[in-house]
Amino acid sequence: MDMAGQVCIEIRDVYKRYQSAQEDSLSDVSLDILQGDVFGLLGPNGAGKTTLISILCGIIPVSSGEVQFYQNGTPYSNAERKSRIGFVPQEYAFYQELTPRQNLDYFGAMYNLSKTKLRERREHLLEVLGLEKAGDKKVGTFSGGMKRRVNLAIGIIHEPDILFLDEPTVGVDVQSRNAIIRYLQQINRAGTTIIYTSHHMSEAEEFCRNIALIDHGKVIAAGGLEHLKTVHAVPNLQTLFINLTGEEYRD
Ligand SMILES: Nc1ncnc2c1ncn2[C@@H]1O[C@H](COP(=O)(O)OP(=O)(O)OP(=O)(O)O)[C@@H](O)[C@H]1O
Repeated sequence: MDMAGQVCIEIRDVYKRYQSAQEDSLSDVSLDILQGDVFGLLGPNGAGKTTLISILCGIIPVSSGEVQFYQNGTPYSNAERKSRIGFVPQEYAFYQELTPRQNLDYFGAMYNLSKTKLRERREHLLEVLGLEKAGDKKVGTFSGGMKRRVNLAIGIIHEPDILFLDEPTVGVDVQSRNAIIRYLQQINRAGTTIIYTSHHMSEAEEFCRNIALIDHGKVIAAGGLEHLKTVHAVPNLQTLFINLTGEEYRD
């Protein structure tokens, strides 16, 4: 059954202020993310993208507001939320001293996958991400692109329904970038909802159907990418981004 169009994440009036901070990192954020979507969370450095993803993944709490997850219109239980979500963080989330196979076995075991299922997923991911030849070498010796692909494999070892990726293609060459995006498109076609952040506007333009532009912790534009380009009369996402967030540095 086609579930496109059903809301799978409802974000309502979310505020976040870190303990030590003087200002809100997120302010009055409300968004609906659709099941089956590829949703881009975009914005300059320090806009609040990682903060929002961390809240959605249950890593940090909101200061106020609500987040609710749904599968085919039914709210997720807390246990489902943990087991049905995948997260590929910006930082490498693996053991450099272990091989990809050892890393995948370790992280797969945390999701209570059966031995057979884990082996099947592990070998599948090593193959589709071009890592099978390096499967028994220490990850610490890998190139940036290979490490990014290992990071991705770990985040999806349990076949999540909803996948969050924080800059999954940062610092990789064109080959690895293409491989990662192609694979994400493939699992999206198979039903995985994808929420991702990137500073790579042409990649995001090619990949995302809906986006939210965040700046200074606030949503400044949200909706269908094509619709936003038409409404703001811009030829591409990069121009939309610059028009709405300005030219000045954010450091
Ligand atoms: N642990 C923390 N304690 C205090 N302030 C924080 C913390 N983490 C982030 N911030 C602040 O919250 C704001 C949003 O940061 P966040 O990392 O979410 O932005 P981002 O959009 O992901 O940026 P980037 O594109 O650089 O990754 C920034 O002003 C940042 O300094």
